[in-house]
Amino acid sequence: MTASTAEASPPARATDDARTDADISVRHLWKVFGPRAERIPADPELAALPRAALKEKTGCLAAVCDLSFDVEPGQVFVVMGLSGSGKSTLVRCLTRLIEPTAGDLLIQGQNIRDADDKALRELRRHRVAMVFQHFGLLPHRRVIDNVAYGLEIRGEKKADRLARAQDVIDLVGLSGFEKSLPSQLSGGMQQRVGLARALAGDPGVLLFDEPFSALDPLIRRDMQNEVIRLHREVGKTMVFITHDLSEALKLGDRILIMRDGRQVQVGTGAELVGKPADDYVRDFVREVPKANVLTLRWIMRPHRPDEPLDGHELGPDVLVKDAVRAVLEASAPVKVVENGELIGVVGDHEVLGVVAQS
Ligand SMILES: Nc1ncnc2c1ncn2[C@@H]1O[C@H](COP(=O)(O)OP(=O)(O)OP(=O)(O)O)[C@@H](O)[C@H]1O
Repeated sequence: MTASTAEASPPARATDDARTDADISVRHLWKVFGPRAERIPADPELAALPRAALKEKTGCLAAVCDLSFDVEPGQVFVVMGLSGSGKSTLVRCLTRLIEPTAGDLLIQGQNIRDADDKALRELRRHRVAMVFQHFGLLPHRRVIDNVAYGLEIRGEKKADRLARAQDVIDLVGLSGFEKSLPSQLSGGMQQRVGLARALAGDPGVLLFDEPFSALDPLIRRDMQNEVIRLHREVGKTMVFITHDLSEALKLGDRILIMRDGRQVQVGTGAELVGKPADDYVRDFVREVPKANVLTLRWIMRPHRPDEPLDGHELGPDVLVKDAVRAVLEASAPVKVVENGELIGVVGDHEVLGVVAQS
């Protein structure tokens, strides 16, 4: 859940098949709005056109263009981009609330593009839950009934669903508000109800569509911490949509950056900051305090034979900000050790190089 997790997830290659062992596996996914949309992904010349040129030539709008990525079980995968980049369309395509135009899509190994109505209902009721920006609560139902609503639709017995609803209400910190109506709660608390409702059905995957953008900054920070805590406690796979880079870096194990429907880069926070794919990403991450995101793995260098090796030892995934003091106070370079093996060293020069950019 931290941006420091420099785990090496294999990037999706154009020739890859969708993976059955990922929780979500997407290959060459397209959503085109407009007349005869299917011809766009099928025609390499049209498919390669930038969004504006395609619109002018065909009258079609390519909201999602040729996306390929995998979300591993238990991972928090953030989709980030400016308004209009296609984030909401993408997340709705995952459960076919919006029908994709082309591409492969597997959720927990199941081919979603081929799923019939019954399979889609099962998917949406049992396996994938969504948390929306505008909460989507039923105004005349009490908190506990809102939370239990999905279980009611599934046909679960009243006593069972109320017991389960109470458990998740406690989990999200809303104990005591079971009988309140949504209008009696603050925005942050209403979104906790949204979270509880999504968790009630014990889905494997949670999709969040800009859930905190209507909240003021302090409540928003609380809710981000709440998601981090819940993720630690329940360990669900999460796809989180945001247009806020600091939110993406805080929550995302991996982050997909979208622009005009296309994928610009997929990687850990450290990869985006340490190795931006192009000027667009470089611009995005320019203001990020690098020491908070980069780990020692990113700044270590080989040990020189003339250097003493009696300094401190730290792991490669320690954030630079957490190592500054140890490095600057030591007379010898800090050793970066992984699985008992020296993989590099970090001295004042490396650390100060990052801190100076922060
Ligand atoms: N039903 C539709 N018909 C035509 N165009 C659409 C439709 N839905 C979305 N679009 C267009 O697709 C593009 C992507 O929209 P989308 O809402 O997915 O972006 P977004 O990144 O989620 O933006 P925001 O952060 O503002 O919600 C936009 O240009 C939008 O106008």
